[in-house]
Amino acid sequence: MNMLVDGEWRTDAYETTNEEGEFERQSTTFRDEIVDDPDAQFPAEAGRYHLYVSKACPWAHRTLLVRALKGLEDAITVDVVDPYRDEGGWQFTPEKDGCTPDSINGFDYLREAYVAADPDATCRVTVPVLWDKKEDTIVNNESEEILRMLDTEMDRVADRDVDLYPDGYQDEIDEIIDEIYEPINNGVYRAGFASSQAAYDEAVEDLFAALDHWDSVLGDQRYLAGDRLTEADICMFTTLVRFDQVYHTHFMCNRQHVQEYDNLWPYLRDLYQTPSVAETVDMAHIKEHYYTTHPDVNPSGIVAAGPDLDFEADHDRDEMGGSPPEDLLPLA
Ligand SMILES: N[C@@H](CCC(=O)N[C@@H](CS)C(=O)NCC(=O)O)C(=O)O
Repeated sequence: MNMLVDGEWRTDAYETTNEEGEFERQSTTFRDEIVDDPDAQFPAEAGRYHLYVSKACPWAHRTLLVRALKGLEDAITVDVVDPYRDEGGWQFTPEKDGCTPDSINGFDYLREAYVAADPDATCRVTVPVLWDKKEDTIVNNESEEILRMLDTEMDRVADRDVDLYPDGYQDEIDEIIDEIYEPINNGVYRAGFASSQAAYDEAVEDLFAALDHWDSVLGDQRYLAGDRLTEADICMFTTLVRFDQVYHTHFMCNRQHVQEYDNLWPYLRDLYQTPSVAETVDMAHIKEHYYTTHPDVNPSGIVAAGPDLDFEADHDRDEMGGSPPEDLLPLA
């Protein structure tokens, strides 16, 4: 796979699986933080930060969701890369639907931003990237941390009063985010990129055991952490919304569709219908990216046609009690 080694782009630099055929996700490298303190290295300020995202990517999608839900659109700018990633890595192709130029640095490839931030960078070039327009550097490229920073540290500059990490729920939110990461969020990749039967079998077993578990939890409560929409739901949503159209077929997570689950499917529609969420979902980018970008998994690059899902269908989950944050509710 492609990555930067000492600031140079290499197309043969790392294997995605270990000797057992198990997918191994490399850890991210830029781990600084925005802090709501004027004396911090990266203080919370409207207009200072920028997100580089792919709308196909579930990790980047988390950051777009929290930006939209909190009303941070004016405070944080965004550029969108081409969903198709070739040997050059993520690229800016403004002529394509839903894509933008790099409006900050004018780069052609995202890897140039990584080298600008660290000329000796040795790392994968991933999205999302949180960029500081004042210091011309990368603050952070780990979605879970960016999500938390936007939610908590950037709260003061947000247009909406939406708290996705509320007091009294925080330990549980952290536990759920951890608990769903390996079997579900990363689990679909473990299944899809496995290069041995044993690694695939284990990933699929973990994945569906976890989905079965959360389906049952969601039979009794509206959201993962109870009666409030939280960061945990954001982390679950970006995997579930891609599941039936991509992971089920492309990554062979095909024991069951999400639409066959009694509670996960209405829960997914409930989240999708929460104000500001649907606008962040770009199914064309999602499908193009996965089916065309992994030649080892899908050599023909043919994009699978279905299934046709009605994310707008009624879900009745409002009858369970609990609700999205007040500031998100449409005015009566
Ligand atoms: N742990 C990172 C993972 C990000 C990640 O793996 N993004 C993928 C896209 S879905 C990527 O950019 N991959 C490019 C590569 O691995 O070269 C996060 O959560 O932000």
